[in-house]
Amino acid sequence: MRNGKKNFIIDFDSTFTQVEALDVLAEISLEGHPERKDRIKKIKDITDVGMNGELNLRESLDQRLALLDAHKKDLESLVERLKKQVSKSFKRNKEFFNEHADRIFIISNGFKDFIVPIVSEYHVKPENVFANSFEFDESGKIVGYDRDNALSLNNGKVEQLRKLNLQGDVYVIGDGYTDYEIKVAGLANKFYAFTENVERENILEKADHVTPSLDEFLYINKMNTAISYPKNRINVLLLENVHPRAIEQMKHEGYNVEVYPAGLDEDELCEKIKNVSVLGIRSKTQVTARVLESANRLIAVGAFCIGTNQIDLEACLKKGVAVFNAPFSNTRSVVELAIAEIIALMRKLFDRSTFMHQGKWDKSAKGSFEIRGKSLGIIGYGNIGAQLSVLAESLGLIVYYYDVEEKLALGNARKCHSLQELLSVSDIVTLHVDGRPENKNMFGEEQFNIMRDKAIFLNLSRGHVVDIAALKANIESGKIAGAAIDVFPQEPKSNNEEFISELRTLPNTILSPHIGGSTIEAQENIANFVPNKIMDYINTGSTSNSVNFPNLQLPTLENAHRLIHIHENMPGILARINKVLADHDINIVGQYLKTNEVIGYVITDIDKEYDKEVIKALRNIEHTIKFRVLY
Ligand SMILES: NC(=O)C1=CN([C@@H]2O[C@H](COP(=O)(O)OP(=O)(O)OC[C@H]3O[C@@H](n4cnc5c(N)ncnc54)[C@H](O)[C@@H]3O)[C@@H](O)[C@H]2O)C=CC1
Ligand SMILES: O=C(O)C(=O)COP(=O)(O)O
Repeated sequence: MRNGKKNFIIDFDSTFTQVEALDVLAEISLEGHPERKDRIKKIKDITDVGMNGELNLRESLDQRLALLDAHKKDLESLVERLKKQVSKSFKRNKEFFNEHADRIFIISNGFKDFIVPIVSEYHVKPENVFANSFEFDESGKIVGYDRDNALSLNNGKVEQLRKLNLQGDVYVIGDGYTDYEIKVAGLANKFYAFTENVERENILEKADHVTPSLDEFLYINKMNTAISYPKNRINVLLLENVHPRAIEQMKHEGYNVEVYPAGLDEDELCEKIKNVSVLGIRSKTQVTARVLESANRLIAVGAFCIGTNQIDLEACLKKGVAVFNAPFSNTRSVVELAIAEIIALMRKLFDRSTFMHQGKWDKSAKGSFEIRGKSLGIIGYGNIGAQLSVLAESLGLIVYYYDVEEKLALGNARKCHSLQELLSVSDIVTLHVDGRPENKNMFGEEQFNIMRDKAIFLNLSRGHVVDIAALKANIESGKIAGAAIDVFPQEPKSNNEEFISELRTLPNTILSPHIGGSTIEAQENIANFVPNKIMDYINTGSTSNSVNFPNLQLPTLENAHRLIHIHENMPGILARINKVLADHDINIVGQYLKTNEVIGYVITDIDKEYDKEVIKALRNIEHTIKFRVLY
């Protein structure tokens, strides 16, 4: 078989296309048929049994054709539908088909009638397609197939390949048992089980290599021209129970996704992160500089929440790791909880409910108030604070706010020039600052002292912002008439750990397990938002909305290669990049640069093939942190 040339034997159904063509044909030909549903199911079952090698092929074909009741004109619709369902990685790698057209063979137990029109668009030669042919009656009804064709028989692919007598190496790519048989017969060097569309357990075990996409096949055979790196090699680790939609999206993109329901501590994460390219976390997992030291393959971190104080953003920058979050996806959920808690605290609702559960009836108006006309002081007038301001005003509260930055007052909200001013005028004080380290214990004895007597206090921001001992003392003394705390300096890693806090059992104190953003809507919104940002970054280099990288929104890549260079922000790096390109006679079609205090981010689109030396030279530029190429 050896003469150095490579031949590629590719299966059609569920490999070249995402579907089994006869299943799709059934949906078309049985349109309006009274037994449609039943027959389609039967056809699918027969297909599956056959693909697993458990049913004689001819029998499977006969049975399916009888159920199909199909006509020549149905084939036109079938071809149209199949064109849209070519496997994604095949679409991405059209170049491979063009380059190797002489040596690509489609060998299928399906039918040339629909295979040829599909594969010809991918430069596959009609004479290189080996498959069955339908037979029609005078009215055009499909009544059978060419029974002399070996491909209508078991082991037909083997026989066909023998006849072809190919010179050189033979690689078989397919998802079914009949593809594997070629290898068993000694006619192929390697059988690659293709799992982009279906996975058949019994075939996976037998394959020389499992290839989740054509990208992987091309990559391991050093033939990739269309994509830089197979997506199945991008390991994603999603912690803290992120919404299934995120998992689904990232799997759909082709990533290798591992999921863990709880947070991980530093040691565990140091171990786990070694092979991870994308890490997804929520508010609990601490991504420290030490964790990042072990993270040699890390490209991006997704915070599936708003706060990013749990991530060492600067250490990420220095490592060239882009961080993304969901800045608005759970804003409304936090606001609604705050409103509910303000009303509940003003009416001592939780304590009253607890008494009722203990059989105590305590009907009284003592210490209960309407919220109408009371003053609400919002500390931190960002997205959450500002939205709370609007909703609270509509309920009749008088809103005051204080922020360290200049902020536009919404509605009739009144700006306070100092925290002291806000504390002295507010009946209710609520914290919505971010978790920056400087905010540690920003609220303690001194601030409680300034507050009005019998005021209400809420913290839905971060646990470390409030001095818990001071809060406890002020609730016990009665200075604070009620408190709602959603976030704590120490929170359990998972739902299986006990919650330990000095605040337990205090009167009129609502304790909630960090659920400000825990609504179905918020989690779904986050899961739709964050993966897209990460995928966009990986696919195009775009950093829009990144919390640590300079933000660059890039045009889509067309007929060019994109070089992505992340370096320490030093003068002269761009000039050095361009010198390397000029030295190699490479023409730049577009270039984008943005820097921040720590890094420079340069995207260069080039219009011609490059040799490995350029890549090496670009990587070797002093102060380079990370470099990658998109094709
Ligand atoms: N309980 C929960 O489940 C959730 C908690 N959060 C927390 O809420 C925080 C705020 O969220 P957003 O409003 O979306 O963030 P944001 O960044 O839009 O707003 C934070 C605001 O606080 C201000 N600020 C920071 N330190 C301050 C200080 N010491 N005094 C006064 N103002 C200060 C900032 O200037 C900014 O305007 C998040 O950072 C997160 O920690 C967010 C979502 C859910
Ligand atoms: O969005 C945030 O910052 C939150 O605090 C919510 O965190 P979570 O996703 O519930 O761990």
